[in-house]
Formats: sequence, C-alpha cells, structure tokens
Amino acid sequence: AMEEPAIAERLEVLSAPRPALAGVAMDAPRLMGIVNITPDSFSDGGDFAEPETALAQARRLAEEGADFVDIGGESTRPGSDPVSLEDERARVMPVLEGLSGLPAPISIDTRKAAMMTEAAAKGAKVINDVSGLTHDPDALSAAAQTGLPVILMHALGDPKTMQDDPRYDDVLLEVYDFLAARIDAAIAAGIPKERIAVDPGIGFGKTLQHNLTLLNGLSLFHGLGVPVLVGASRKRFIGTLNDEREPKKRVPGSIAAAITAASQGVQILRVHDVRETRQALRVWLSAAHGAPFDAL
Ligand SMILES: Nc1nc2ncc(COP(=O)(O)OP(=O)(O)O)nc2c(=O)[nH]1
Repeated sequence: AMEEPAIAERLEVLSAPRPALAGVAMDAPRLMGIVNITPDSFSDGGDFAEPETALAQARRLAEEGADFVDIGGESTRPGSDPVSLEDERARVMPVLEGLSGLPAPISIDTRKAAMMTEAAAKGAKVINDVSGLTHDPDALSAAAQTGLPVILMHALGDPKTMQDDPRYDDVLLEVYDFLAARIDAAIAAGIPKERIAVDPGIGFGKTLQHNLTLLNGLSLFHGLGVPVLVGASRKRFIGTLNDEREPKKRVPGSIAAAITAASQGVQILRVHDVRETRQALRVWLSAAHGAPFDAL
C-alpha cells in the first residue's frame, strides 16, 4: 500500500496556501462553535432556544476561542421536518441583532435564500448551507449577492429521509464529485473560489461505515483546492461505536474525530465543545511540532 505520509507531511497541507475565510487565516485548524437556536437539535435542542441563552452561548464560545460561531434556527438531524421561514427568522434574527459586537465572525447555518440575505444584512460573515446551495432554488444567487464566503456541504437527499438507506458505489469519490460540482455551480453564480469552503457532511445520509471511510479519507478533499470543514461533534456514529445514546456524553469521541480531521489538514472543525476541543488541538499540534503551538 502507498506509504502513509508522516504527520509532519500532512501538516504541510495545513500550511498549503488557502485564502483566509471571513478574515480567519486557514493556516491551522480553526474552530467553528455551534449555537442551535432550536427546540429539537439532536444534541442540545432547547438549551439555547431563547434569544438570551443563545446570545450567552455565542459569547461563551467566542470567549473559549471559537474562530467562527455558527448560528442555526433549523435542525437538520436525521428525520427532522423542515422549519418555516417565519419560524427560522423569528428564532435567528433577534440573536443576530444581539451579536453585532461579537469578536468572532458569525456564520449562518441555513438552507433558505431569504435567511442568507437577511442574516448578511444583520452582520453574518459566512453562509453555511448543509444542502450545498441546492435546497432553495434562489440560494446560489442570494449567496452570491451577499458577497459572503460560503460553506458547501454534502448531504444525500433531505434530512427527513437521508438515513433511511444511504448507498454509494464509492462514498469518497461521490461526495468529492458532488462538492466539485457545487464549487463549479457557485463559481458560475458569481462566488469566487477564494470564498468557498467544502464539507463532506458527516452523518448526512451516511452509514457508520460511510462516515468512517470519509473520516479516514478526508485529505482527498484538499484536491478541491478550497478549505475543508468537518462537523463530527457529538454525532450518532460516535454513539454507535461506543453504545453511548446521550450526545452530550460523546465529547471525548468528538475530540478524537476533530484530531483525526486536523491530522489530515482539515482547516475548520465545527464543534459544540470549543474549550475542550481547543485544549486537545493545542496538545496535539504542539506535540506534532515538538514545540508549543500557540497559533490557536
Ligand atoms: N457545515 C456543516 N453544517 C452543519 N450543520 C448542522 C449539523 C448538525 O449538527 P447540529 O447543528 O448540532 O444538529 P441539528 O442539525 O440537529 O441542529 N452538522 C453540520 C455539519 O456537519 N457541517
């Protein structure tokens, strides 16, 4: 088999030239903290459903060192139902208004064109669409109009049914090809390549095996020439491997997944537990460099 590149060589990938994303340098693993303003998110639904608690969480994650704070008003967990524009707007906009002074750039986790436009007007600096700008026919043009960088994620169909029976001939290549096509579509819509990042969509229409094949092969996605984001935090595959039904008890496994991604040069890690993940990353990066790594 091909000799596995040493950690140091893989770390070279980290320093591969990628433009900054919303002003955040892509030269070391960066953390995207998660604020789910929903009653039903799979791991923390209801915890931050009120503006005050969502604001406090966003500020806390920024203080813990989040490089981005991802704000979402629609759970896209397996089996979830879509949220109306009115409901998503009512959940998210009050929080965005309250976060205007946040030191970390805010990403808006939404599939709706109208939400992208309105969130951008309220200070969001990144658009994060779990459907890769495919769900809303107006999303590509709306995202391009905002001038914001976009994160294009792969999902196999709709959250409602994506886990019913996910099948691929080759999950790595099919996810890669989907992301390549979405990059082309975004560029054609007027979003320059330096404002694009991709994400394989762990848990979005994938079996345990699919998720593990993706986590093992993440370095492939650097071939797309844009920053790579991975969101494995607290997800079901961690619970399946450990028979751990409670998402909040999956933090050690989430950290292991984050280190797995960082060791393959993934530039952005989307996590619920910023302080814990940052601590682990610093140790891993410092050891891998043989010296204190304080870029985080
Ligand atoms: N780019 C990106 N965005 C995402 N948004 C939501 C979730 C699902 O996790 P969470 O937001 O915690 O749960 P829910 O969708 O139930 O709110 N995962 C990702 C991900 O892996 N990548």
